[in-house]
Amino acid sequence: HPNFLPTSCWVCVIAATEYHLGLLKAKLAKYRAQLLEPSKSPAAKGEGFDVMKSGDARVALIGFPSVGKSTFLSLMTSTASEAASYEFTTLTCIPGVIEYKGANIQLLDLPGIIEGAAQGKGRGRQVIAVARTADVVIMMLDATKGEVQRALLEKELESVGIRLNKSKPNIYFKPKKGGGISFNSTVTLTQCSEKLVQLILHEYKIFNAEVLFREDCSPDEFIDVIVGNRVYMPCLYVYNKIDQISMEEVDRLARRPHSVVISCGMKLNLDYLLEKLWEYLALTCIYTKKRGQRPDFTDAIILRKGASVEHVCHRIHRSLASQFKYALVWGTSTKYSPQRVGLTHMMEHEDVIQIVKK
Ligand SMILES: Nc1nc2c(ncn2[C@@H]2O[C@H](COP(=O)(O)OP(=O)(O)OP(=O)(O)O)[C@@H](O)[C@H]2O)c(=O)[nH]1
Ligand SMILES: [K+]
Ligand SMILES: [Mg+2]
Repeated sequence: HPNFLPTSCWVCVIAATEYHLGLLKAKLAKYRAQLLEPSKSPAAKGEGFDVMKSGDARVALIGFPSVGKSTFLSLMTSTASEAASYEFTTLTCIPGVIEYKGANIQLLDLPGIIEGAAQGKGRGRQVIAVARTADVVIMMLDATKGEVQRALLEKELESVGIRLNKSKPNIYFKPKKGGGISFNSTVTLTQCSEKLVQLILHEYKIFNAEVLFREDCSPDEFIDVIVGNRVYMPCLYVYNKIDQISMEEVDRLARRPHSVVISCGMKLNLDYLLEKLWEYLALTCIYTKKRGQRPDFTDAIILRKGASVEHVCHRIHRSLASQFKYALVWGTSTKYSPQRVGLTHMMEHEDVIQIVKK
């Protein structure tokens, strides 16, 4: 409504409420960030929590106490982690390794966390700090306990800036020295408007910036972009102990998005979980080939997404990049097969590479 008279028009009342909520959320996010910033206790670090990153990827096991995290680690890796029927059996971070399709996946068993973890309840803060460093989170849930645990844990992780199974909002945002706020969008926006964006920015004391929405984002998503330091992480919800529930219930849980049902006790569906985990890790496997020979498909080089030819070189030999002349690549990353490429060429899953030295 052009005149924006809240009391006389329903559209305006709703719009005003929307603005109010948007502002309120911006404020809340700001206070929460202030609250979480200083790590209060000096004991927040250490105590077995800073485990070295190793292998090709890292997976963190997050869940309430006694859902079966340690049982799972002991089953999937050659590391034994104590499991027992009482809560908080595990008190530190216990690393193990899953070997799968030629990759070494570091699996971290962690203490159980409960509501209020983000505020430092139990070892919540340390556990969440480790979760932030993972490539994928496995949220382990007790299939007999209902959905409350899942929602509570999601809330805990959300509150510290971890975004599960979401991609970074497609918003271009650049603070400027002057010139006010320039706002544009390439799509129709149903949740944000120029006015709301301006109000939110003012709340963060930003008066000069360039904003371009390339996606129909919510005020929360816009706030995430302003605040930055969010981590966007794939998460698998793993319902354990399905040996304790009905077939109907198993069926219902298995159909939930991003969910896998298992029983560590009866070793049920663990292969499928590994397959899913591999999919969520989305690692890039590269095969090497020597001149005049067939590619070696038995020994893949495993890299994270977004790896370049230079990354491949470093993996083969430390000094290879400095002797590099060019590479021939076959696969989906090139227009022709083979294509001659340089060090900055981005590799894709299952590409074959032949490196030519100077
Ligand atoms: N019925 C059933 N029990 C299981 C299953 N998996 C684990 N348990 C039992 O659940 C209890 C807790 O297992 P843990 O592995 O210690 O659980 P945790 O999540 O590591 O617990 P904390 O370290 O205390 O947070 C143990 O008594 C396990 O034997 C399962 O698939 N089915
Ligand atoms: K336990
Ligand atoms: Mg445990």
